[in-house]
Amino acid sequence: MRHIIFGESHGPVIGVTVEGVPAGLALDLKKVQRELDRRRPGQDPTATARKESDRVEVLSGLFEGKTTGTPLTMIIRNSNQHSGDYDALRYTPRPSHGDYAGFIKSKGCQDHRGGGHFSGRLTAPLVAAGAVAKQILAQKGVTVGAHISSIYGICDASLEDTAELAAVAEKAFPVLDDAKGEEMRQAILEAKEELDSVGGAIECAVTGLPAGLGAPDFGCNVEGIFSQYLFAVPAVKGVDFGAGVAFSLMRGSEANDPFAVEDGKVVTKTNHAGGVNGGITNGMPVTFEVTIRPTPSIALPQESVDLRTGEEIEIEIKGRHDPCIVPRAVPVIEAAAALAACALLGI
Ligand SMILES: Cc1cc2nc3c(=O)[nH]c(=O)nc-3n(C[C@H](O)[C@H](O)[C@H](O)COP(=O)(O)O)c2cc1C
Ligand SMILES: C=C(O[C@@H]1CC(C(=O)O)=C[C@@H](OP(=O)(O)O)[C@H]1O)C(=O)O
Repeated sequence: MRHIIFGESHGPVIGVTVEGVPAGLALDLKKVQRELDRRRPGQDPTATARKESDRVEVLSGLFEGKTTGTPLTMIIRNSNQHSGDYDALRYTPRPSHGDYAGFIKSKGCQDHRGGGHFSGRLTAPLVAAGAVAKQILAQKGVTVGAHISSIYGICDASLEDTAELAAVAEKAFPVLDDAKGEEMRQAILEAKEELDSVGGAIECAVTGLPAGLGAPDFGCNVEGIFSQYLFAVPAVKGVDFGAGVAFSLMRGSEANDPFAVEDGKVVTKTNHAGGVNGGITNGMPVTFEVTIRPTPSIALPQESVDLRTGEEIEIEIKGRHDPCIVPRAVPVIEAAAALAACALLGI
């Protein structure tokens, strides 16, 4: 499948066209909507106050409840734009958002309102596409789940069993340990109070992928394929598989995953490799952690440049922003992973 995301945060609609969806899938739109509801803005003081209903509408590729195999287009209408918040920022880019890079790339013709096509809002259609991918994967016994693994240094409980992630998906604040989740929420609210933002990390697991998918080579390896989808999510600044950066502190005797046989199947007793050896799946869950940067739009004064005059100036960003992106990004990371898993399966 290939997908193309279109629209701008303050334009009339945002949406996605997914090409190559297998024909005959009885698409459950309630499940698509449920995924969108998990990501929807305006639901908690730890998130942006922009209120959107994020109702999915299918324009093509679905007939009598089943996919036709032709391009599937889904849209979401924008309704709660405060475009005036961005007037003063048109020629004075926000540090670390896509404003300056987008200005250059679009030759000054970009839609600057709300970050335009660079807005985190464009992850809503990604979630819709991912929800379709999840339904295809479910038929093959493949599941995708994630949780907030840390926010500003406050860590969730470690994931012992990937089956725990199904319950996490039902939570408003998707952590394994709710007490830790409350500490994280307080850290977000504290940063918000101080006109600042915080980042963190999300751990994701894809279970049920058979051993033998992928290849060691450029363009075909499992880590590379997942990373390409994950780095397309705005604010993702790192992806590491299995034990990831912790490998640098281990000896081989600790890092290696011993083989064993369970119910006649070769498994590993630990999964430090994150389900991938030699760029190929080994049949264990593919696990990875994604690092999410602190939200670039903070209310504290910041240094910028007036692109018309070349003068250095101080800016103050108005408007409604996520003081932390991590909680709302959990279903987004799952969606990106589901699309990557489909690519790996040749769907
Ligand atoms: C779900 C989600 C919500 C986001 N919310 C905001 C926000 O409210 N304010 C903001 O400045 N950036 C937000 N971002 C991040 C920006 O979109 C992102 O940092 C920007 O496009 C630049 O991309 P980069 O960080 O990958 O370089 C959000 C991202 C996601 C995934
Ligand atoms: C609307 C969403 O998030 C937006 C992501 C975002 C950004 O710069 O990425 C900036 C804000 O946009 P606005 O200023 O229009 O409120 C967030 O609210 C959403 O995720 O649905």
